[in-house]
Amino acid sequence: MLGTLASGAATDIVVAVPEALVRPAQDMLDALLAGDGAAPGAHGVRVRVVAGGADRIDSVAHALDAAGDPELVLVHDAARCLAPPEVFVRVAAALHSGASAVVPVLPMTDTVKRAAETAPGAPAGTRERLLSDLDRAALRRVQTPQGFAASVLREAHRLQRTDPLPAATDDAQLVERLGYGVEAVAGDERALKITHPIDLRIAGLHLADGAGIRSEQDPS
Ligand SMILES: C[C@](O)(CO)[C@H](O)COP(=O)(O)O
Repeated sequence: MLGTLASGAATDIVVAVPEALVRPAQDMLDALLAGDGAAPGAHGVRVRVVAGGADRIDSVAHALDAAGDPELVLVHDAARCLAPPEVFVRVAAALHSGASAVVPVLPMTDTVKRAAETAPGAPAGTRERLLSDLDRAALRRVQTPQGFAASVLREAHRLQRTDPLPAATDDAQLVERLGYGVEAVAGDERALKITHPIDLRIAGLHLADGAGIRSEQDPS
């Protein structure tokens, strides 16, 4: 949230949370936005909290329903809470230049293989057989915020409602199947998805450096 506000890229923010947290989250965010102690970039920004859905895609759909009639939409993971302002700025700039869908990406640093079946003779679930090597130079790690022309994202979610892509893990996949090109801009290691306990420790190091608030261009 702080990175979003500091970027100046959003004027209207909709946050999807579990239903029981709608009121407390709204109160907390109102306090973040109010008065002299307001977060940097908070001035003039409206933040509304809505109940999320059963899964990520459903929660985005709920937030989109509550978003009024914007021209452009950025979809961000709360788990990528330290995404720095410049990532929001890069995604928004690509949208303003005419892209319909934009995602921030990072290169792969590991070798990646496709796992297809249990290795011969091994009990199920113990050792997998790896079937093919993937060219890591052609692969990207995808982050958020992901940006879309609102009409495109709405069309993608309408189709998802009637003909779900069950394995979809982000909004870009929903848009790709409509035939829209998805463009990439540079992501940032600080926009890590906090998934494992070790990620919290890494996030702590980034936080100590001011991540999520300060950009690299303005380390003051
Ligand atoms: C959208 C995303 O962050 C891109 O990497 C990711 O797919 C979200 O995955 P999650 O399992 O919903 O956290």
